[in-house]
Amino acid sequence: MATRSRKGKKCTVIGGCGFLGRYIVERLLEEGYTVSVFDIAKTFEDDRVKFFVGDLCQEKDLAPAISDVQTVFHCASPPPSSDDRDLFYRVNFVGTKNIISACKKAGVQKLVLTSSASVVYEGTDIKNGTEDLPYAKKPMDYYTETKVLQEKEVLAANSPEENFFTVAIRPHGIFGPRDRQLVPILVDTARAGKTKFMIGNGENLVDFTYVVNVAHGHLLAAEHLHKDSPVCGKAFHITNDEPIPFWTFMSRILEGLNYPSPKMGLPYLLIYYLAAFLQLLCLLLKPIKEIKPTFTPMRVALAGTYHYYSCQRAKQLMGYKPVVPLDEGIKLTVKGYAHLQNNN
Ligand SMILES: NC(=O)C1=CN([C@@H]2O[C@H](COP(=O)(O)OP(=O)(O)OC[C@H]3O[C@@H](n4cnc5c(N)ncnc54)[C@H](OP(=O)(O)O)[C@@H]3O)[C@@H](O)[C@H]2O)C=CC1
Ligand SMILES: CC(C)CCC[C@@H](C)[C@H]1CC[C@H]2C3=C(CC[C@]12C)[C@@]1(C)CCC(=O)[C@@H](C)[C@@H]1CC3
Repeated sequence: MATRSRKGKKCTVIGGCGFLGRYIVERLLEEGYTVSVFDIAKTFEDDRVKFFVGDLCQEKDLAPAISDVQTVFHCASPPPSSDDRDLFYRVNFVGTKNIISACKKAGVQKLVLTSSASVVYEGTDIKNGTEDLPYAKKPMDYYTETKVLQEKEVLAANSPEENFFTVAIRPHGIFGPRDRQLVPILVDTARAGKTKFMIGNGENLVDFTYVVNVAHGHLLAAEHLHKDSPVCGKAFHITNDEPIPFWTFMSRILEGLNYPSPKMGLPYLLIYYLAAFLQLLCLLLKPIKEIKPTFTPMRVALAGTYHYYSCQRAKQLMGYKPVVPLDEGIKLTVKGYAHLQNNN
């Protein structure tokens, strides 16, 4: 009993130096867990945390970091803005299979994967989508394609007979202080004068999820992951449960940082096909010059379509509810990015 209870509060966060991962670490520490972090780079100091620096593409690197722990959280991924297909495949698919194998060898009982709500998204409207929607047959980008592969592997690995339980958390549009994708890219886009217009009519509702709520959902999943639990082997949307028009959210952030927000809309399909043409042009020019377009077809689709998800399953089976309301999350985020404020 002592061994199990001692191991019971020990966990490792793979990708724990990243945006979401560090919030999961902080939440675990608040809840009294003994926390280790495995990441390809150490980006912060905390005497309470044991750090292991390594590459999850090398299974041998993982073993020391997950020895004698009960729960592993896997939230590592290359950034979606990367266009390195091989990297996505190696980290998100092969790397995840390494983690499953290493966990089973080490006797880890619980694996909580950070998946993505985009695994069911194909660029068309999704309104209050449930987890029963089929996986995207034509994922819009390679990041999403490898997130689908990753989630399938983790959920299929759920094995009560081996005392190994898995679950996938599907967040959408995570935002908050220390984010490295959403706000920094939005500010760069504004500074380049590319936010004068919105894409579409500005009415499309989207889920943006404050990062502390996503971390909370991960811990709830871990706590409900045990033999005979209905949580095992399932995916769960974790959102703020407050879908908001995409451009209303963007405008709240922009205006909060003293940037002008878009007032006029451009036809969605026109911008989408223009983005698709630009993507093809950049592909053709790549041998000569690498150009990374701001408005990729995926980003245009995200900006111009409805895509929000039901988290009813998480509410019913895990007792989930957001701990930080959307409005408060936006205020905290704007405050956390004062250094990116427009001073012109
Ligand atoms: N941000 C969002 O809106 C959403 C994110 N997600 C998912 O949430 C998870 C976390 O995302 P987020 O926090 O934004 O991402 P971050 O890039 O901030 O964090 C990912 C972490 O994983 C690390 N990592 C990458 N490759 C490896 C590797 N081979 N071995 C070990 N560590 C590695 C990264 O290191 P380094 O930075 O050095 O590469 C980074 O520290 C991801 O799985 C993502 O797919 C899902 C839905 C929405
Ligand atoms: C068009 C805008 C002016 C561009 C600035 C904002 C974008 C950088 C973000 C808006 C929606 C965000 C988003 C993601 C990344 C950053 C944005 C495109 C994800 C693709 C991150 C990874 C995921 O798993 C998806 C669910 C996210 C969807 C929303």
